[in-house]
Amino acid sequence: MSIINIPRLDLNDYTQGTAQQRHQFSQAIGKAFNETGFVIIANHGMDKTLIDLLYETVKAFFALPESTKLKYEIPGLAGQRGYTSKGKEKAKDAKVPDLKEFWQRGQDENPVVDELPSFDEVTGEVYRRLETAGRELLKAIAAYLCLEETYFEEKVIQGNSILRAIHYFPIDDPDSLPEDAVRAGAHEDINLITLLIGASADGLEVLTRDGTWYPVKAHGEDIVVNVGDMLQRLTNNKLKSTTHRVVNPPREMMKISRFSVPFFLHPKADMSLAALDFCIDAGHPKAYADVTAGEYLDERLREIGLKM
Ligand SMILES: O=C(O)CCC(=O)C(=O)O
Ligand SMILES: [Fe+2]
Repeated sequence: MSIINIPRLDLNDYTQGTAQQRHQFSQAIGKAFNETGFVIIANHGMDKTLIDLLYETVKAFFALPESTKLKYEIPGLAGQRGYTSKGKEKAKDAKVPDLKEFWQRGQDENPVVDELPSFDEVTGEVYRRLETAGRELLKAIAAYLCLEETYFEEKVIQGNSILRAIHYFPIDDPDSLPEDAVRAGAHEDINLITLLIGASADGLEVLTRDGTWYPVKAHGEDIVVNVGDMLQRLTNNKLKSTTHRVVNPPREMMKISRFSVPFFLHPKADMSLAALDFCIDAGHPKAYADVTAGEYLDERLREIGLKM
C-alpha cells in the first residue's frame, strides 16, 4: 500500500499568523513539496461566490458553438491566450491528444469574448487573486529554502502566469476513442507552482514514488497546489514536480463534462533556472543545464504540441 501525505494548510497562518505559525507553515509546505510535491490550501483569498461565478462563466463559454469559440483560437500564440480547440495538446510522451479544450488568459493582451460580457472581468479577478495567493506561497517556500522571503517577488511580478479554464468534453461513444485517449495524460507542470481550483468532478491522480496512482481531492473551496518543473530545476530536485494525470470516468459517466481551472504561476522570461548553489552537493550533483524560464517554456510548448 502506497503512503502519500498531502497536508491541508491554512494560508491565513502564513499571511496573518504569528512568527511561529508562519514558520510552521513554511516548514510544512517545504516538507510536502520535498516529499510529494502536493499540498491542499485553505483560505487562499477566493470565496465560494467567486468560484461559483467562475464556473458558471467558464461553462457558458464552452457551451458556445464551436464556430464561435474558434474565433478566439489565435494562430501564432501557442495557445497562451484565448481558446485552444480539441485535439491540440498532448502530454509529452503520449501518442494521442488529451480529451479537452481550454481557454488561457495571461497578464495582459487577452482577447475579449464578445458573446460573454463578464468573461474577462471574472477570469481576470480570479487571475489576480490566485497570483496574490501564489506570491504568498512562494514567500513561504523561499523561507523554507532559507532564501530572503521576497526572493521570488521581482521574478514573478508581471510574470508569464497563465490561468487555464479546461473543459473535458463529453464523449458520447467511448468505443470511438483511441485506446490510449485520456482526459489529461501523465505529465509534470512546466511552471514554478500550480494553484488548481477544485474540479467539478473526480479524476486527478498523482504518481507516488513506488509507482502507484493516488487520487487527489480538494474539498469545498480548498485548492490543490503543486510544484512545477521550473521550481524543481531551481532547487536541483529538492522540491519535486510530481507526475499527475486526469483519468477518464467510468463509461456511463463519459457523457458528463468535467471542468477545472489551474493557475500556472510563471516567472518573467529572463529568470534563470540555474540550480541554487546550496542545492548542489556531492550527494546531489547538478542535474540540469542552466536555462532561462523563457527558453525552457519554449522547449516545453514544442513538446506538448502547442508551439511549432
Ligand atoms: O484538471 C485537473 O484536475 C488537472 C489539470 C492539470 O493537471 C493541468 O492542466 O496541468
Ligand atoms: Fe498539470
